[in-house]
Amino acid sequence: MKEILDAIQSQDSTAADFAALSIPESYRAVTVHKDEAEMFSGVASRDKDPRKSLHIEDVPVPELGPGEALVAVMASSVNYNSVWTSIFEPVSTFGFLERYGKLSDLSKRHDLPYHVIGSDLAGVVLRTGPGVNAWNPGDEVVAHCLSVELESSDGHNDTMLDPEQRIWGFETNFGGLAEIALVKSNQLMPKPKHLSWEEAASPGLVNSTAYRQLVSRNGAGMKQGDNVLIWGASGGLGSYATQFALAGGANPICVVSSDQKAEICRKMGASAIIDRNAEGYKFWKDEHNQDPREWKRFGKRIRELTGGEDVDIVFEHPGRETFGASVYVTRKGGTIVTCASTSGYNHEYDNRYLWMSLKRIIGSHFANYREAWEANRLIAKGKIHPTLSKVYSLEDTGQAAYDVHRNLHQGKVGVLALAPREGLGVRDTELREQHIDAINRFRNV
Ligand SMILES: C/C=C/C(=O)SCCNC(=O)CCNC(=O)[C@H](O)C(C)(C)COP(=O)(O)OP(=O)(O)OC[C@H]1O[C@@H](n2cnc3c(N)ncnc32)[C@H](O)[C@@H]1OP(=O)(O)O
Ligand SMILES: NC(=O)C1=CN([C@@H]2O[C@H](COP(=O)(O)OP(=O)(O)OC[C@H]3O[C@@H](n4cnc5c(N)ncnc54)[C@H](OP(=O)(O)O)[C@@H]3O)[C@@H](O)[C@H]2O)C=CC1
Repeated sequence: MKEILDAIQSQDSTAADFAALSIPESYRAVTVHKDEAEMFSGVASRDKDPRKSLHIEDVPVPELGPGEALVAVMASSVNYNSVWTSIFEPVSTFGFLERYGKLSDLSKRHDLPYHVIGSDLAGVVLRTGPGVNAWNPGDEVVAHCLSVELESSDGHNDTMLDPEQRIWGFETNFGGLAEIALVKSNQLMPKPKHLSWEEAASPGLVNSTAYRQLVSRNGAGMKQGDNVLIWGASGGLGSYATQFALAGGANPICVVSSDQKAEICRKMGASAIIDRNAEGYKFWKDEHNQDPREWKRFGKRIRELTGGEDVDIVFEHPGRETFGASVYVTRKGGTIVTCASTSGYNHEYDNRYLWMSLKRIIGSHFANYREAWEANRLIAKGKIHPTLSKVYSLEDTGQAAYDVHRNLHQGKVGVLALAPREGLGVRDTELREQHIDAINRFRNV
């Protein structure tokens, strides 16, 4: 591994040097274990502790197949899907690996008693499998997390619709929270040159998801002037949704839960901000009943901030706790676009406010190949910026996932894999200087 790191850190290494490197037999990885899938039985979700279920251990390097690449991972990031994996909710990910393992001789590799997790990476290509021409050893890359087979025509217009669509490092093995990762080569994209490894690794999953959900015509198709209500506006998804709204000439109404988070949204350029904690919204009176008066109070607050207008789009992901309010406050003909249900997936809303006002609910999930590429391009051009707040070592991934699970973090939380320290890997200092304040906006707040 030292030789690999030396080659990456030397400015003189050529593709031939990388191709000549020997691949180690094993690598350090963050895993969950199949025989521990029941370890939190009877424990409340909130109290399930990722520090107990996430392991760091040596695992064998998987065999490289056609159309695939082995990547030396310099840095990765924590996504909420890794939190779900670590608490074995809503289902254990080993069911995904078993199902994938049944697809082909090659996919059998994924069905193991351990799961190497992680759905983001920035690093360097080490080896490519047969049939890969666009990428070579030594290429500096990031990887998006869409894994598809594309053998069915269902996914040929929109790759997210492939019946064998999976999220790499969640529904497949050999993910990015590790020193080496196995990806399909069409997951690879150029690493933004003005960013360090950990900065480059942090936007991928959430940036692509927010792009499809809010900007793409497959999602809400946001346009100039739209009022966009963004839940968790300084969180993983929300910090990109807020940037897309501002960059696209829309008007974000940012919902957050503290002064500190409100201040971050202001620094991004938003002015309409609701602190849900300070204003004490309680959309559920008890476990079974919502309080429409609270929806109305929330809607009035939005109208105060917009000069009397209702929202064109709600960027939804908290789910059960907020969904009734989200449907209520959307304007006539508006759109609620949802990609998750962090607080519970059995949503309740008053359907009269949907059909009588001709609103639409759209389901959105990650991003297709092209959307992920377009989202990464915006990062590479310095139009959208990473929202990295804190960086952990691979050994401390459990703590990093704990922070995200308990909502103690801001923006994105990074993880160093092979990178010996933060700040390495920047190749375009000029572009970096132009955007340095925006790049550092979330750091250490
Ligand atoms: C990028 C990052 C993203 C995120 O962070 S997202 C958040 C994290 N992700 C999650 O929380 C989602 C986790 N996944 C799940 O909870 C489950 O994964 C799903 C609920 C999504 C699906 O559950 P399942 O049991 O796998 O799916 P079924 O569709 O119920 O399939 C089971 C069997 O039911 C059959 N079936 C499906 N649709 C129908 C139908 N319409 N009529 C009759 N049968 C149906 C199937 O074929 C299959 O059958 P057979 O077991 O024999 O293969
Ligand atoms: N389908 C897909 O493709 C994707 C789905 N997801 C899912 O989206 C969800 C959010 O992910 P991500 O943004 O990365 O997570 P983060 O935890 O980084 O951010 C979510 C933010 O939402 C707010 N929030 C959390 N719970 C509630 C609640 N009950 N009511 C109101 N606001 C709440 C919090 O902000 P605050 O406290 O400031 O209000 C929090 O910071 C997860 O469930 C994740 O699995 C994520 C990416 C892709």
